[in-house]
Amino acid sequence: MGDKIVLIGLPGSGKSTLGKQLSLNLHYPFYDLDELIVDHIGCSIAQFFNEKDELQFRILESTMLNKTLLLDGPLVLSTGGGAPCFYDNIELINTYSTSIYIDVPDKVLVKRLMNNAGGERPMFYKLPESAVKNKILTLKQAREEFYNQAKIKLSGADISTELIVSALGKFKS
Ligand SMILES: Nc1ncnc2c1ncn2[C@@H]1O[C@H](COP(=O)(O)OP(=O)(O)OP(=O)(O)O)[C@@H](O)[C@H]1O
Ligand SMILES: O=C(O)C1=C[C@@H](O)[C@@H](O)[C@H](O)C1
Ligand SMILES: [Mg+2]
Repeated sequence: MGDKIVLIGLPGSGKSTLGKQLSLNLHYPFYDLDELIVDHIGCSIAQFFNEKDELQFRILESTMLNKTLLLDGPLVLSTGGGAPCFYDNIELINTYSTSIYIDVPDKVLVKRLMNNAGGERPMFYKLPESAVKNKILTLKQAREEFYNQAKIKLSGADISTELIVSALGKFKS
């Protein structure tokens, strides 16, 4: 089965950025669930949300998550913000991997998501700061029960790859 590490957390928490760095550090292959979905559908997630609906996205997301977790060998997988919160996805993640909740303060998330000028995050596109803040708080309230099921939780504004590597070492010892 191999050593699998899955990063979960709210949009903007740094799952993709940290996941890439972690995979280089550990010499594990890297997968980003959002990128796998984009490759599969052949358009952006924003377009898919517009043309289909969220339900179709969540079904596809769960299918791609399953497939990736069943790959042979070690890997680092960065998920989309909603991935652990639908169907039995969090149970699946915890069955096949060491899950890590990247828990970043709301204020920092809002600041990062305000730089969403390219519209790569459809949920936050063109929203004023107050609406981004409300959205983050609403998502956090609804999703924390899933994120908190992660095997490791790291909280703070400056979560680094080194911190993740150290937490993994402690968890496994
Ligand atoms: N440790 C960090 N310090 C400062 N900025 C960061 C850090 N990690 C990520 N960022 C910045 O925050 C933004 C969001 O990062 P990233 O895309 O990795 O988040 P994500 O959790 O994958 O989001 P999503 O759920 O939308 O895929 C990016 O602009 C990235 O450059
Ligand atoms: O938090 C979410 O629900 C999402 C986050 C993104 O990573 C994408 O997976 C998609 O835009 C949905
Ligand atoms: Mg990401």
